Amino acid sequence: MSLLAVRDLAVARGGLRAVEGVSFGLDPGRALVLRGPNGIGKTTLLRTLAGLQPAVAGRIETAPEAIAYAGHSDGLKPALSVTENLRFWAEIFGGHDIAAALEAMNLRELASRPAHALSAGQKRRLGLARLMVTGRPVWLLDEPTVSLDRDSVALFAAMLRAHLGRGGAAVIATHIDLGMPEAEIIDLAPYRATQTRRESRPAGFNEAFG
Ligand SMILES: Nc1ncnc2c1ncn2[C@@H]1O[C@H](COP(=O)(O)OP(=O)(O)OP(=O)(O)O)[C@@H](O)[C@H]1O
Repeated sequence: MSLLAVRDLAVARGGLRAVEGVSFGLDPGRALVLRGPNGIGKTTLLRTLAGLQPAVAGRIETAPEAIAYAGHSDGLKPALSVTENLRFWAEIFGGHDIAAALEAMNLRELASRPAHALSAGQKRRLGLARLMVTGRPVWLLDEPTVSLDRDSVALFAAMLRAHLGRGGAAVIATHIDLGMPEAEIIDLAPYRATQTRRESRPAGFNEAFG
């Protein structure tokens, strides 16, 4: 059974359709890489899948509380240490062990450092380690390797493979090769919306991006 199924989906940003007619299914153990030129709508599609904004057409089927989203901002609490950040998220998502997450992204030596005193790549490693403590099966990742050095990209790829090996799944927007030939690739360019009409926004919808 698919962990995530998308049927004929259309998404919009700034009131304009970005892509439309997107369909795919994501089974346990599978990774899907979103490709396409800047501005095609990869971030918008991921945010829609994450439930952060409504779809303008089509259907998204997934189990409640299946999704963990890692966007451009790492969502860290700057005054809390690396360990405290992970504990905070573990508590929110139901108490998953943080030791494996510290290990996976090589954060042990930084465990007591406040998040505000981490470098950009270290912050990104912590933001990615957070995914592990959510215990959620579907990871939605927007440019996860930004700021990561080569070793950290390899750590991230290993963490992702382990997640898939446990029956998880992932949708990843990335311009780089993650060295995962087993991942399926969808190029969004052919799905660029042809209609340029302005989509109405639901009442109370906040266009601000996090
Ligand atoms: N703040 C904004 N208000 C209105 N439209 C925006 C805003 N930010 C981006 N857009 C437009 O929304 C469309 C989709 O952008 P999106 O960020 O989803 O693309 P992307 O494929 O993730 O791009 P990139 O590869 O550059 O990260 C683009 O045409 C973009 O110009």
